[in-house]
Amino acid sequence: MSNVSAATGVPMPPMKFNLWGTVDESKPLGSSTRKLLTKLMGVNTDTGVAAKDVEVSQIRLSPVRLSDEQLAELAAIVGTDHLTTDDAQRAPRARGKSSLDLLEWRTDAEISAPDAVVAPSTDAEVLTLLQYCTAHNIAVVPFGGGTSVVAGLTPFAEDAGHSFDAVISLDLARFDTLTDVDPVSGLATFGAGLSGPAAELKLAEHGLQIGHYPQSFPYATIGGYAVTRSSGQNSAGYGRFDDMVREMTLVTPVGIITVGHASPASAAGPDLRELVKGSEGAFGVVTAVRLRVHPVPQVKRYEAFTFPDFATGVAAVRAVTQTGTGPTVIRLSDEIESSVNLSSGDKAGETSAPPGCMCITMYEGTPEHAASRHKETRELLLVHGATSVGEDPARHWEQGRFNAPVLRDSLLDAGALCETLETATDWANVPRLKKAVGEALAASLNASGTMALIMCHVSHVYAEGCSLYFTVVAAQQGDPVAQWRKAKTAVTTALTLNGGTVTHHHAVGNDHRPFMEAEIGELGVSVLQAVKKHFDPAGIMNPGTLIGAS
Ligand SMILES: Cc1cc2nc3c(=O)[nH]c(=O)nc-3n(C[C@H](O)[C@H](O)[C@H](O)COP(=O)(O)OP(=O)(O)OC[C@H]3O[C@@H](n4cnc5c(N)ncnc54)[C@H](O)[C@@H]3O)c2cc1C
Repeated sequence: MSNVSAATGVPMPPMKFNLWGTVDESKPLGSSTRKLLTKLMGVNTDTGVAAKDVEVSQIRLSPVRLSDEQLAELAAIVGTDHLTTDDAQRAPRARGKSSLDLLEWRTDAEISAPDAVVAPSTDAEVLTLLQYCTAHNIAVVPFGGGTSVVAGLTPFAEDAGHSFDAVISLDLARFDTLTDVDPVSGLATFGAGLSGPAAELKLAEHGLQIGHYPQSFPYATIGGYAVTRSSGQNSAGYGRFDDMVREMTLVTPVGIITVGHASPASAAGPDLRELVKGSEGAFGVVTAVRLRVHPVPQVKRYEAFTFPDFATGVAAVRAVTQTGTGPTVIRLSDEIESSVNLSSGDKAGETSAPPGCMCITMYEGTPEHAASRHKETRELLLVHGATSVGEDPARHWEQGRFNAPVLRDSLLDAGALCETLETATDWANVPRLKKAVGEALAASLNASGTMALIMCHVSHVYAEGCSLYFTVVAAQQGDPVAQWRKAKTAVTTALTLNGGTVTHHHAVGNDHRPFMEAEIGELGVSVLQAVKKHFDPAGIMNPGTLIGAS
């Protein structure tokens, strides 16, 4: 096909294939971080090839397995401008953005890439594509913002003993409209491919906001949030993305279904939305999401506090949550994370942070409502042992909150291992789970020959418990992919044995799939397999992700 490479209607993902973010966003390590790495772990931070300087032409991608005839037939469905086999377009859809993904690009191995990228723009095109792929033994991986950290985008051509002839990446970028804004009810319908910032910009024209700010906000999409059960940093105020979803359109190989209700609540049997939230492309493609939205807040108030230790801070945050005083953001870092000051890329490793455990709070809404919630929250925190350190650290956190991930690329370049993981548990179990995670990570990484810096914060709160988010930095030893896989297996096993979920908001993908039985039981897995079989009889939808085909 003459124009397969020249397709102009396939949007280029904004992030560089082997980095978090763009080359322009990348930042060298600050001198304090370099010193810390060398002092603590013996990492020689002057070595290594910067990933930002590596081009797609220097990487070996798997060859395209689709015939000219198949490519022509697929192009006839979406239009020739909306299909490509160009390496520059296949590479950024070949992996997500976990550290394992980023490390894989740093090896000499051939990278399995989708055989083609298609960018449909209507439900009818998606349905025809899925039916074509079902008939021709081609697997399909939906692609939103490409921010998966659980290998949810890896193009597996085999699952449960069945081999596919090829894998295509189905990009949602052309599902990019905002429709049906209902400011009276506080509802709006979004194309699944809209990024967080694009969706918020469109909604702001109506004086409304979603209020979902995961750290991946600059790139992740509305559809991606829904199918991974994402949770944003303002979840204390606006809830996790799960809570906001009113309806979704799911295109499956056997037809199109809208899940959700025309009414705000319903008792008409089990809620089918729960089957689509967290489905990670294994049942079909979400093309539209109707969400609860709210007016853009008139004011924001900020205050940061410190606690003498993590346990005191956790008790205080629990009191706030269980009393329901209503901060929009509340997060508590442990001693190590507070001292490393991870909240912004350029300040990480500096010791300017006050001693103790840092707690950030923020309040949004009308001036009166934000002020009353702030007052009640701060009084409760002070009673529980907090010391106010003013609003600056909270403002600084908000300004820098999307910056930290770019540091990871520089750390990986420099020979450090850096990854995050997250879980959730009941308040009563927080000390046990935190200890178990720390011990599992330390034991595995120490055995590989490095000390590990393990940082933790309470990132999302519920009346009955909270999410714990861990960041670990160590020295790369031997094969860093194998080194982290081992540590990840050890720590995920520890989660299952110590009352934690294997994921609070990163989802399952391929990485957590082996733990699904521990998470929801054998019967639970077979229920999901039955649903998959119903929607996707040939198992073409995102093989390797969530659950195996039955
Ligand atoms: C640096 C960093 C920080 C992060 N911080 C957070 C955080 O704070 N909170 C949080 O919740 N998550 C976070 N994540 C995880 C990630 O951003 C989420 O999983 C995100 O919700 C995925 O959205 P996406 O649009 O990028 O989807 P993708 O990464 O493109 O896809 C994710 C999965 O969903 C499938 N998929 C995507 N779109 C669709 C669709 N429309 N229909 C069907 N299937 C689809 C894909 O096939 C894949 O399996 C972070 C990730 C990174 C790299």
